[in-house]
Amino acid sequence: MPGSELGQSRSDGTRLPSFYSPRPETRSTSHNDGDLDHVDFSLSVGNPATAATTEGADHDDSTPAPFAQASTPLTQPPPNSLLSPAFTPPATPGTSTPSAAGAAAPPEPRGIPVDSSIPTGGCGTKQPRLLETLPEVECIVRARIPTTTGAEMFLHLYTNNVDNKEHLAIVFGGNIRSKSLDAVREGETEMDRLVRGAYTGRLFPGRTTSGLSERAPDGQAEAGNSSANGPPLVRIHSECYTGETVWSARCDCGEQLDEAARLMSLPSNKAGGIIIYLRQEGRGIGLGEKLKAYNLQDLGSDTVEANLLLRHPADARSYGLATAMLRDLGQTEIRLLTNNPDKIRAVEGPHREIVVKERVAMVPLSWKGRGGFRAPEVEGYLKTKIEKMGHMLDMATLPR
Ligand SMILES: Nc1nc2c(ncn2[C@@H]2O[C@H](COP(=O)(O)OP(=O)(O)OP(=O)(O)O)[C@@H](O)[C@H]2O)c(=O)[nH]1
Repeated sequence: MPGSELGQSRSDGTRLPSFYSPRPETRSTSHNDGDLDHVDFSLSVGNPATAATTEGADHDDSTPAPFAQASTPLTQPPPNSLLSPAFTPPATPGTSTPSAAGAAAPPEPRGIPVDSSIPTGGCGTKQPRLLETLPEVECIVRARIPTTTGAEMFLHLYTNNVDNKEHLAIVFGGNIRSKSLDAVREGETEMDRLVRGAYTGRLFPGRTTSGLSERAPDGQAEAGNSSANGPPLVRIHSECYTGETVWSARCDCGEQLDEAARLMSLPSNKAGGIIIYLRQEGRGIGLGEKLKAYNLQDLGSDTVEANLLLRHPADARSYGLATAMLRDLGQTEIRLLTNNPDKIRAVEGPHREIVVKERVAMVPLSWKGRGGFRAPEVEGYLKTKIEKMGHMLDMATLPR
């Protein structure tokens, strides 16, 4: 973005002392921090009324995935005693990281056009109860996270005015910026901006200003906005300690997180990607209550019945924070990775502040013969989602 600089640069070529902190002058909302993508992929065309059916194979599955594969080696295998010998996940959910490498012929997500403004638009007819106004959110810090397979993402940590949890946005691609992070704060120095991540391009030893004028020593160019690439791929993910950290085969949450990151890291995904990671563990009932629900499930209840027996709603989540975070990240149109019709309507917000242009189905990897894992628990979990929660997945495609 020519001419837009967050900080002051020195035209005389002299280096400033490392803690010299001139006042930032203006605010920028675009940059490029190392574009991972090389191949264009744009919105599919089609009629949501005919296209938005249950999907068993929305992705092109002809080529093996470079991420979350059955063959993915675990660097630190969990102790055997923690894992069921019958249902050990071949790739432990949450331990993989997105791959930019080996993506020569990756399976690309095939989106299904949706339109929540019409009954046949592919997101059901249920109207979620939404607050009239969106919550206020602020990104307080952002940091670059290089991942073990080479893909890079920027982790954005948010605060808000409705709860005291630290919700996160995991941003792939260099063209998505947080307005609240970039906004100049009263009295802050350039070093303050660098430390809280409000800089363009990359940090490097000796960097003193946050603006576009600086270049990394390797000569990497700073690039501008590329909204021309279309809506980014977005996943709204709810925290799941069991599925993401302790290898649970009761749900596919860890696999979904890995798969979302993999899709967003594909070189063809020029529009970038955002995983909104909401701290609403156990569909909003918290970890302790979810563990009680698991015991009830072992006693014979399904996942919905277990929640109801504990006097919780089947799904206690809300998505206003996700809508507000996406707005803060400059988005008005997205492609949403989900099977959950309620999520589509809910994330659009009370006044359709965000419009979901496409839904990209999340088909379990094992259903597509691409690794993943199988267990009676996760199959029961998915069956209940389909039968009781209207999830748009076709159980008939589950391999026997
Ligand atoms: N209460 C309860 N929560 C569960 C159970 N299994 C997983 N979860 C929680 O469900 C949430 C996962 O939901 P998401 O991955 O957002 O999926 P979804 O909204 O159902 O639909 P998709 O977007 O299609 O994946 C996480 O918060 C998990 O902790 C369960 O048996 N009971």
